[in-house]
Amino acid sequence: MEHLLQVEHVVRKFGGLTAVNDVSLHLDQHELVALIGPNGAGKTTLFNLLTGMIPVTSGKIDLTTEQSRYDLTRKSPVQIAELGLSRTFQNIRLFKSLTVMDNVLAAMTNQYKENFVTTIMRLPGFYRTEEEMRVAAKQLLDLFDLTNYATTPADKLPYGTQRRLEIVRALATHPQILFLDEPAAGMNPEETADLTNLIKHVQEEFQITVLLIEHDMSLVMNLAERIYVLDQGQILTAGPPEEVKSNPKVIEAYLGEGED
Ligand SMILES: Nc1ncnc2c1ncn2[C@@H]1O[C@H](COP(=O)(O)OP(=O)(O)OP(=O)(O)O)[C@@H](O)[C@H]1O
Repeated sequence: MEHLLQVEHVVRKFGGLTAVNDVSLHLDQHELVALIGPNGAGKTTLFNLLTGMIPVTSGKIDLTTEQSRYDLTRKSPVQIAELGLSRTFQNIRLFKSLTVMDNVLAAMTNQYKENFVTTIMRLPGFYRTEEEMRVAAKQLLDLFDLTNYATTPADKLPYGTQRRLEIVRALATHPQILFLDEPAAGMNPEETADLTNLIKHVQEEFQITVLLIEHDMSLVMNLAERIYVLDQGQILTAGPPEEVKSNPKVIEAYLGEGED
């Protein structure tokens, strides 16, 4: 069977530095997969390649849906977002002065404009009126326990709450694949535990595929069905959490380096 996302022999060079070096991996529908590795391993670069923010030096990235197969290396970030790939960033990127609600609506509005054809054809999974957008935004805010912050400017939110809002914004575009770049960064253990449950819930509720970069091993081990370990731009190993955790190469390269 075809994989939903197939990455084959992808290379990304920055001058003399090979940040991503012959990486092959795949994602299937409704999977929750983690990408881990030491600082500088190439994880964010790989996310940037998958979402079209930077071009590959070589290699292939294919998305196969029920409708068609798409070569993502030839698509712009907007086209890739339209195909249902959405992401959050390591450094939070919210509209700081806009309220929480307006941040979510803005994410939906982008989709509204970009999917004009879908709007006209009244295809499912889409907000047809502003009222529908507001209802959907409220539901998302509720799910993420952000309702009380709806009228608060984003930059007035506690850091962990801003991270939750970033995920809401990414979800507001109805992704089929959600890339989360260090969603628990800066969170305390309680917030991290809540976020772990929330990500699992969202993945099941929305029936989406999630690929997450995370340094917090409790989150990764509790959540991921499979883990890819990246080291110096290359996949060191891949497998279920129990297998990866006890792999001596991983312990040496990553887990052995102590708390991040
Ligand atoms: N735009 C760029 N120009 C030059 N070098 C870059 C660029 N982006 C990333 N790199 C380099 O590529 C390598 C991989 O970086 P990347 O940020 O992908 O690692 P990472 O695994 O996400 O690290 P971290 O866990 O610290 O976020 C690093 O050596 C980094 O300095």
